[in-house]
Amino acid sequence: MTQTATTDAGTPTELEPLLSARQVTMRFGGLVAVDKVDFDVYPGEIMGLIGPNGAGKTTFFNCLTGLYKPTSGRVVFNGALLPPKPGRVVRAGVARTFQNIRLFANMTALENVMVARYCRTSSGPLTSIVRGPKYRREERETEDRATELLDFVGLPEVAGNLARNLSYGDQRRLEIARALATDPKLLLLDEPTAGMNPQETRQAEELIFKIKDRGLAVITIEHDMRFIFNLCDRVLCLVQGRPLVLGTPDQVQSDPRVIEAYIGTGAQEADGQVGRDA
Ligand SMILES: Nc1ncnc2c1ncn2[C@@H]1O[C@H](COP(=O)(O)OP(=O)(O)OP(=O)(O)O)[C@@H](O)[C@H]1O
Repeated sequence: MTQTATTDAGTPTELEPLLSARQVTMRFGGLVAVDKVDFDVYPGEIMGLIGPNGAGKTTFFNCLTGLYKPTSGRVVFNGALLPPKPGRVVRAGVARTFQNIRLFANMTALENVMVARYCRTSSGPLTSIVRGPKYRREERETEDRATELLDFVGLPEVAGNLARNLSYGDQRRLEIARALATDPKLLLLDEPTAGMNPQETRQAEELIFKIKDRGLAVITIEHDMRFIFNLCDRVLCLVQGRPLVLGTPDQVQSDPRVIEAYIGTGAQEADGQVGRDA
């Protein structure tokens, strides 16, 4: 299997990339989980990241969000090197959700979103203790913004419900609202439809299109190939940490190397399968 060929098909070349990864490599001891990956994402673009289990998708995400410092290579976001700490990456304008939902289970939906918003408020510990006019104004603004975001993701009815009592699909949408509360330019979604039924998956797809319409760039990891190929402007397929194919959904889903990587069989035999159930 050839594992190096990539193309720049579908790249919006008239724009500067919002994020550029160059030769990003992440090793764990002797294991090379991500191997010299080059990757650009443009403003307003939805990028898909696919690959079989263990291909390095989440590790690559972690390199783009400051959770891991790549062993080598570099990531430039919005014209500057990505800061080495997750909190600073968030303030720079990159937000993410996780494969395993990470909400504050015993806080309400509204509180979960408000907590994320505090990275954009200026009240320090003293103002919070004194609770003066500035603090009260910021609290009101934070609550208004959180309410608006719950509305945006389709959860206006559950603002006062504890996160742990929400349905699985609603918890995933709440995670997206929480990520949006940090005012990102780039949103990374790690398996946003995992565990969702087909109707919830369609709603998630619509929500991501709405996010794109607000001008954000989105990178999403997903195993549901129908979702990926419907949604994304471009798709990168990783295999064993290496970029295998980068291109438009049409190019990627018909590429025999992608079919082979997923199915592990001859391309003729597996033709068409990637689009259904990889
Ligand atoms: N913290 C870690 N320490 C050691 N090895 C790791 C670590 N994280 C990931 N790996 C290994 O790196 C490789 C890539 O894992 P990663 O989770 O990034 O793949 P993935 O494509 O996201 O897989 P999946 O689709 O199953 O979530 C795997 O072999 C995994 O076992």
